[in-house]
Amino acid sequence: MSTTSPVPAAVLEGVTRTFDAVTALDDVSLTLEEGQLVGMLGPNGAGKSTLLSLVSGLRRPTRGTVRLFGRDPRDAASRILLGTTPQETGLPGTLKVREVVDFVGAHYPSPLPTGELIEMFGLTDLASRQTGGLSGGQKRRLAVALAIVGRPRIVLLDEPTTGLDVDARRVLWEAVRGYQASGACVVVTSHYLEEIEALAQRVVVIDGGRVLADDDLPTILARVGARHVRLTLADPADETRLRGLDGVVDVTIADGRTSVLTTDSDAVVRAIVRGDVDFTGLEVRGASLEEAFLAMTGPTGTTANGALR
Ligand SMILES: Nc1ncnc2c1ncn2[C@@H]1O[C@H](COP(=O)(O)OP(=O)(O)OP(=O)(O)O)[C@@H](O)[C@H]1O
Repeated sequence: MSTTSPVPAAVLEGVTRTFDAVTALDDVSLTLEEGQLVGMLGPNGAGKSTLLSLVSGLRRPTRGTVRLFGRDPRDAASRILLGTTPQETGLPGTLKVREVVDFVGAHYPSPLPTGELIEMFGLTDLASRQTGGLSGGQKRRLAVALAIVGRPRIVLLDEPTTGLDVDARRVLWEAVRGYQASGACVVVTSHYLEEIEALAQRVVVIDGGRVLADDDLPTILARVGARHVRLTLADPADETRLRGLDGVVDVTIADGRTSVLTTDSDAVVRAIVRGDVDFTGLEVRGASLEEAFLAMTGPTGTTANGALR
């Protein structure tokens, strides 16, 4: 693995981007270094694509600054170090896979060898196929291969595995990891925790145009380990005692069932039992990613020792 470059691959400082009344990004500051595999996680409309479009120079920020290798992302000198694949892919349908890779590679001073690249992405058997005859998943793999053909030092992949089956997704993850191991910065956006878990070393969680969390993968996974503890309370007044527990983010009641969203379900269950709360029908289940986001911003640590008040 190469050492980190003294100039970061990309730097965003106080970046806001609005579209009329919509604030797609809201005062975001972020530094992306070479050698990092960064997962950008967030629900629909979080601002992920907008962030990538600013880094790649497709859009300008409304406020703040974006630098790509220390320069304006619109400068040709910085863009030559960048590889991207858009969410929707347009490939010339009559060209063969090998021809497209050769063609795009020819625009760069030192492209990856075509045979090596199509092998990395599991496309060797399709090298002589016209791209118009590829399946959606095969096109997607080719698009990601094209993003790295020029040996970019930063690669932005917006939802690269959308539409891929499990095997194709693994091939793509493997290829992306292999490329990043050469020392590049790779940024992958996804809605899926599983994808981020498989790929990323650093995770940036974004929602509502803001960075909610930016940390290494184990730390983020611990934070998004939110769960629901569901139960029917014999005395509904016990709900207020549940709210005061350490790690509890939210308590909701529907159809007589109380649902406690918590970052520490074990502690909640222990406290309920120790506190002699009368209940029936206890269930513990994983929270959705959106609930996990809430867990990241919700109040935690308000009560010591997980004791019931
Ligand atoms: N060209 C545009 N015109 C108007 N609004 C836009 C435009 N591009 C993005 N937005 C809005 O900005 C917000 C952020 O969108 P963005 O596409 O960056 O989110 P995202 O996290 O990439 O979502 P997805 O996961 O669905 O791709 C959304 O509210 C979106 O509707």
